[in-house]
Amino acid sequence: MNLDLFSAENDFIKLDMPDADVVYYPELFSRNQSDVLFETLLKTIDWQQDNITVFGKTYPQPRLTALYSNNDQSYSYSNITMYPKPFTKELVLIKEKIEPISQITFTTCLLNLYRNGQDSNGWHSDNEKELGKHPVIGSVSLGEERWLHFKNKKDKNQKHKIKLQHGSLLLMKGKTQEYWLHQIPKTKKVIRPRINITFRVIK
Ligand SMILES: O=C(O)CCC(=O)C(=O)O
Ligand SMILES: [Fe+2]
Repeated sequence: MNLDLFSAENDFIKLDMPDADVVYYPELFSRNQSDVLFETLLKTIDWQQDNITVFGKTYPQPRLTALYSNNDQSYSYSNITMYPKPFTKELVLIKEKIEPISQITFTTCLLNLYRNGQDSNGWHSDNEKELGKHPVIGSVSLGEERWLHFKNKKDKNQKHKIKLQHGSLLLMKGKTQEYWLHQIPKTKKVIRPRINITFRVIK
């Protein structure tokens, strides 16, 4: 598969958020490329469901996850430590497609599988110490569209939301993680699964 065909990386939207740098590329991958990537990742990724501990309470994470990398650095959040597997062929293709746009070389990706509308990702920022001070996070979405919400850490009335489309890239850079939280809320609608791949640098 040649991911350079039909690319639309010149079409992007910069979100109007103070103390943040968030850029959305709605059609980074064509419909057909996105369909193939979704089906392949669904089958080939080693999806797992971890228990998380938040405020002393332990429960199964409301989605499946996986960690892949070109090194052996682990990633820890919410009392979970994940150890990576080597990148698959499709993950390398996606990484090579988003790196020139992101202007960074990623080492690692965390994958999320939201099986239905009850799966979610609670308010957080990607500010783990492994990621460094102003991390660049390249977030690719495949499958069902889901809303991503942002909330300012100091002024909780400052909010933004964006619907993440099949085949899109959302780049979060600069002070975004320092000043903003993000979440993927549940929805009562009956919906199909969604895969999200967040590329990161962990050295
Ligand atoms: O599913 C998404 O779009 C967001 C995932 C996310 O925030 C994360 O994995 O840190
Ligand atoms: Fe996140």
